[in-house]
Amino acid sequence: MPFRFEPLAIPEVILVEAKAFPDERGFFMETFKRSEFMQGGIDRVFVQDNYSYSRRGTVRGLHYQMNPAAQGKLVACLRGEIYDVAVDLRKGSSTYGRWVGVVLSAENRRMLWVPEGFAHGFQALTEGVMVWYKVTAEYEPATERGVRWDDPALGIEWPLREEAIVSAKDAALPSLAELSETDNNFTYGGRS
Ligand SMILES: Cc1cn([C@H]2C[C@H](O)[C@@H](COP(=O)(O)OP(=O)(O)O[C@H]3O[C@H](C)C(=O)[C@H](O)[C@H]3O)O2)c(=O)[nH]c1=O
Repeated sequence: MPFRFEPLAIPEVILVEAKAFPDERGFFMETFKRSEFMQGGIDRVFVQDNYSYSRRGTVRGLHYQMNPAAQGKLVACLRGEIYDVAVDLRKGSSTYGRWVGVVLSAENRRMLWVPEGFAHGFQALTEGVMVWYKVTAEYEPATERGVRWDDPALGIEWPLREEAIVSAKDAALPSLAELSETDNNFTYGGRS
């Protein structure tokens, strides 16, 4: 089994580890295989890949696209280290408003599956972080929404909080409590 799938404290968010094949040249690893991911509970087709580069301290997020353009994301850190966070926004979920965070790095080669219905964000913990992630729906800016990275109601424990570099857009995002009906159409068990 070249992949290991580990549900986190919010079980729909899954840590994915892929088997590496090291040799004298370096290593090779598969990072996605539809048949294996289906067996691991991630029955999704990806339609877009994203790549971002971030200075140490950068926080990107917390972002999501609303239905019908909601995105599931398979996130990998190819250079450096990030603290990757998913927040449950599904109304009616027993874990609504709760978050999970994991360290993804070029060294640990871990990936994180963030399903539709969750906001996603990360903080770069080293200089020059390269993040590559696959998404299950194409970019639809009209459906893009977000929640403040530092919303006290979420209480996300960002490792480099004092050194956060945040875009003006992200700094102006609403808190979870301020999300209106038009900002969040995710429901638990609904089409996510
Ligand atoms: C997301 C996206 C953005 N863009 C354009 C729009 C802006 O002109 C520029 C930067 O976008 P933004 O500031 O939203 O980039 P991030 O802050 O890295 O956004 C991402 O941050 C967190 C980590 C996420 O999970 C989302 O994938 C995404 O929202 O790229 C595109 O052309 N296509 C896209 O799919």
